[in-house]
Amino acid sequence: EKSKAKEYKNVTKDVDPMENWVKVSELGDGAFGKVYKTEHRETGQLAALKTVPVADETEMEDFMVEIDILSECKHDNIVGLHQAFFYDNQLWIFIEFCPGGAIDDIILELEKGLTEVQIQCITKQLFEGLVFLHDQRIIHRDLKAGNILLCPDGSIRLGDFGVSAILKQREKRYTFIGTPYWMAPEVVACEAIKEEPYGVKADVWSAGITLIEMADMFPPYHETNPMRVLIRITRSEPPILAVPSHWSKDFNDFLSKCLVKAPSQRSSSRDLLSHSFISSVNDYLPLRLLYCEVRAPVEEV
Ligand SMILES: COc1ccc(Nc2ncnc(-c3cccnc3Nc3cc(NC(=O)c4cccc(C(F)(F)F)c4)ccc3C)n2)cc1
Repeated sequence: EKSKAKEYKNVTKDVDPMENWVKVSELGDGAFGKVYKTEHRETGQLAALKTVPVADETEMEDFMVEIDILSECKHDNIVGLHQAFFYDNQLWIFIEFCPGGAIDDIILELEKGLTEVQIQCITKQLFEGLVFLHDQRIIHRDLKAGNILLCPDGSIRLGDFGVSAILKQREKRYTFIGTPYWMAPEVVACEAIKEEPYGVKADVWSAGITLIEMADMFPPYHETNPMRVLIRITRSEPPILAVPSHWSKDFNDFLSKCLVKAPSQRSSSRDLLSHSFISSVNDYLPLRLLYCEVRAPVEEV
């Protein structure tokens, strides 16, 4: 007979997670639940904690996808899963804490875009992480500066902090694809080529948009309402930097290879790893300085 309690290999069951952890502060609040900064009672280790109410087995299956991805993706540039618990009908996910916070918050706090060397250092690590995910046929699907965290040593971690799940739900509504009968040919085309790993290439486009976001503070069409953005993305020529002449030929060239509308013509994440814009990066000092710049105000007492 069907085994009642399915065994989830990466999840600890029936142990109170807060036995060994104490909540320090709140990091975010989304529809799925809150995210806390927590500290381990003995080791002092810091972790970000997300608790997700799980109604039933099917929901558990959905959330297990995230746990399985995080358990399999041990990489310097992907957020590290510390531990996952199932307790009191909730999933508790502890992620290694990155003190620098997200790149979009850093840009807002500094009230300026990043410099080209800072963007080069982030892009190199972002594409290292992407190649790792893509080699495992994992598509991120929500690449943006808000999903990249900065660490004190100048390293970055790619994550999916869908904390603003409310926003995600709203975005989902705007991006809701109509019923098939009324679908436009190109949308059907997108839906049709399921077998070709086209999804993987979608991350390369989003990465290009993320580079523009880091340089110009906002993605292209940011002043347009979400409904109309979909039409503009499909109808317009690939976007470019607000002032291309402010940036190197290499940066503009790298972007032109990410922002190709036809997925089949677009470079893969692995191709772009050897592009001169990032192959010349060999240390993350510019990002260690960025970390100090953004954390300095707090230290100044
Ligand atoms: C506001 O200031 C700060 C300061 C520091 C931090 N640092 C930090 N460090 C680590 N995680 C977080 C975090 C913030 C908000 C929401 N979730 C966070 N981490 C987290 C991520 C996940 N999942 C993923 O990142 C994830 C899910 C699916 C796929 C993937 C990927 F494809 F990238 F591997 C990644 C699950 C649970 C948690 C607690 N935040 C954040 C904000």
